[in-house]
Amino acid sequence: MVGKVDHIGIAVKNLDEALKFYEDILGMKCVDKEVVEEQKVKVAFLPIGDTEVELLESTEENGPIAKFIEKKGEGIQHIAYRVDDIEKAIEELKEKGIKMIDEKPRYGAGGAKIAFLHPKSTFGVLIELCQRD
Ligand SMILES: C[C@@H](C(=O)O)C(=O)SCCNC(=O)CCNC(=O)[C@H](O)C(C)(C)COP(=O)(O)OP(=O)(O)OC[C@H]1O[C@@H](n2cnc3c(N)ncnc32)[C@H](O)[C@@H]1OP(=O)(O)O
Ligand SMILES: [Co+2]
Repeated sequence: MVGKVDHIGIAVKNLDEALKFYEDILGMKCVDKEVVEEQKVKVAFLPIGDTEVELLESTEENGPIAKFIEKKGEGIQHIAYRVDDIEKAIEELKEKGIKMIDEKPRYGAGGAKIAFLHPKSTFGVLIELCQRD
């Protein structure tokens, strides 16, 4: 059902401060920055090998990233797997009794179609499905 790791989502308090570490110290390069209103986040993408790191800063106090940092601190918040047909993947997962946070695809950064699986159904990892055409 899933292919490669599309990206690894990392929650940070301050995107620009985090970017200094990833770019100036680790030598990675930010290729894209975007505000995704629906998710209440500002994101930056840094490709690494065949995948990418997605740094996420919350734009609102009640957003998922703000809540995550409040409860768990900064760190890995989700892992995103690439799928070819997200609607089909969602249907299959639902049929198999997996709890979906999103039962319909939502807008993801860069125009991707995304949907999250609930961590209670995935052995504790917030999983994002991601389709890019
Ligand atoms: C821009 C886009 C893109 O790539 O294009 C993105 O990535 S947007 C990325 C940001 N957007 C999202 O994350 C959207 C999907 N996320 C959500 O809907 C939410 O954050 C939930 C995952 C449902 C958690 O919601 P909330 O914090 O209100 O619930 P909660 O604290 O009661 O959490 C319920 C249980 O899930 C656990 N839990 C919460 N967040 C977790 C996470 N990131 N990874 C693993 N477990 C997690 C909690 O510890 C708790 O377990 P216990 O009950 O055992 O304590
Ligand atoms: Co993501």
